[in-house]
Amino acid sequence: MLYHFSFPHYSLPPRLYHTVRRSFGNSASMALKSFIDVGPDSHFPIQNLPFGVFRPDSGSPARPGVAIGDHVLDLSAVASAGLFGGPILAGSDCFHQPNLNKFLALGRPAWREARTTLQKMLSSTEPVLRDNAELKKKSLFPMDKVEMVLPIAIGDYTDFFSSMHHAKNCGTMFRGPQDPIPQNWFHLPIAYHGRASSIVISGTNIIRPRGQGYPSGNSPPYFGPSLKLDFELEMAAVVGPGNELGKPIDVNNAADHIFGLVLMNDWSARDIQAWEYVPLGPFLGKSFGTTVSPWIVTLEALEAFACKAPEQEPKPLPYLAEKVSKNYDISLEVQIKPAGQKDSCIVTKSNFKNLYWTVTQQLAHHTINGCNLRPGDLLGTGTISGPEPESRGCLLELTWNGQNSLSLKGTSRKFLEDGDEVTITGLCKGDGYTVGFGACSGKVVPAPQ
Ligand SMILES: O=C(O)/C=C/C(=O)CC(=O)CC(=O)O
Ligand SMILES: [Ca+2]
Ligand SMILES: [Mg+2]
Repeated sequence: MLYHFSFPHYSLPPRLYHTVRRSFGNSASMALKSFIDVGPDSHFPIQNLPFGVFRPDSGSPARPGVAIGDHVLDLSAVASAGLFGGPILAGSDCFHQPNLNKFLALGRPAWREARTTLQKMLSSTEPVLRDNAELKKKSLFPMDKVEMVLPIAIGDYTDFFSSMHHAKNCGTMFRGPQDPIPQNWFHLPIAYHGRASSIVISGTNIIRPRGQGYPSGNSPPYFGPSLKLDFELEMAAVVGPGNELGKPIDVNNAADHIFGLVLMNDWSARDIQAWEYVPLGPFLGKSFGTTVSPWIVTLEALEAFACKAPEQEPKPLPYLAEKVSKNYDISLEVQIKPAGQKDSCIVTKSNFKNLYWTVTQQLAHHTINGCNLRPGDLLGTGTISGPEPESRGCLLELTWNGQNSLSLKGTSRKFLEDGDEVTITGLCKGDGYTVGFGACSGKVVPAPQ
């Protein structure tokens, strides 16, 4: 563990608070155990407690929850029972909302208070929920029975381009092998403004987009279903309080504006993209669907997996120079289940720590011109490719723009076919426990006729 957040000094509120700082103080610890059974490989031990939004059944209203083992704890139910007794959350209606935006706006002191209260409430030694059969019945739901929905109302979505390996591979293919990485790339985290309206929750089908591709010879441009549909292995930061228009966020305070991370698939139609995006950047080649995982893993839960970000050369300008430059050691994997097959194949393995620009630099850069970020905004990291051929984060790179085929148990792919299902997973291995993100999946369905 390289870094620690300092623990805030609360005045001690009722019940769940009195022993909290001593026994449940800082970050993940192996000794912490829940009264709820958590399997050894579960992504959701008490050290994680990611936040999401769910419906217990399709007729009921959406409400915030946290994942614990194979269960979801209903935060609206435990809030109604008066179990959030801390100074910020007692009496707050932030968990009686259909999304997490109100909670996100409260900022890090509230997030820490919620985590501390929940770790205590769910611990094996705490009777308040453990021994209350009626409240348990009202507040704990088997995860496989609930419907997860988008946890945030996303006002704006931006996607960065922060893996050097991805930038180099794409640059080589799209712009040629001379200087594949543009000069500006080493001075600022490049991004494009994405489309928030088409962000969907894991499990949603992705309709193959139709659009224009490069003309061949003297013919008009190709028009029809994309012939080069791709996935992009990404993560995304969920913005907390944000900033007022005209007031940039200092890079050294940027972490206080990031609630946590999700997995993200920035589905991309390479043929549409290549033809449309000069000189203004991605548009319809990206905006037909972007999938996110349902559980937001907080920076507090990730703190035990913080690691040093890569050295940056040339040195960034002062507004991007961080006192502590942090990445997280998150193992990432993409599997494809080809249409009509039973089994999935792993097609790439990468790691969040492959990012050159940190999420805090991305956030600070986003606001440096005065642009305001708002609670629930989403900042994609960009495709997370590593240095090895097996760690490339999209089919464009893995098949070198369709020049090679990727073999998948009994079949092969250059790009995605209708019926293919792509699943991204991510996890951090702790000492005796795992902090995971669950899955980010989507199946490709045919373009409209
Ligand atoms: O290098 C290019 O021209 C294009 C790259 C991308 O499509 C990647 C993009 O969406 C940003 C990223 O995911 O890193
Ligand atoms: Ca992308
Ligand atoms: Mg997309």
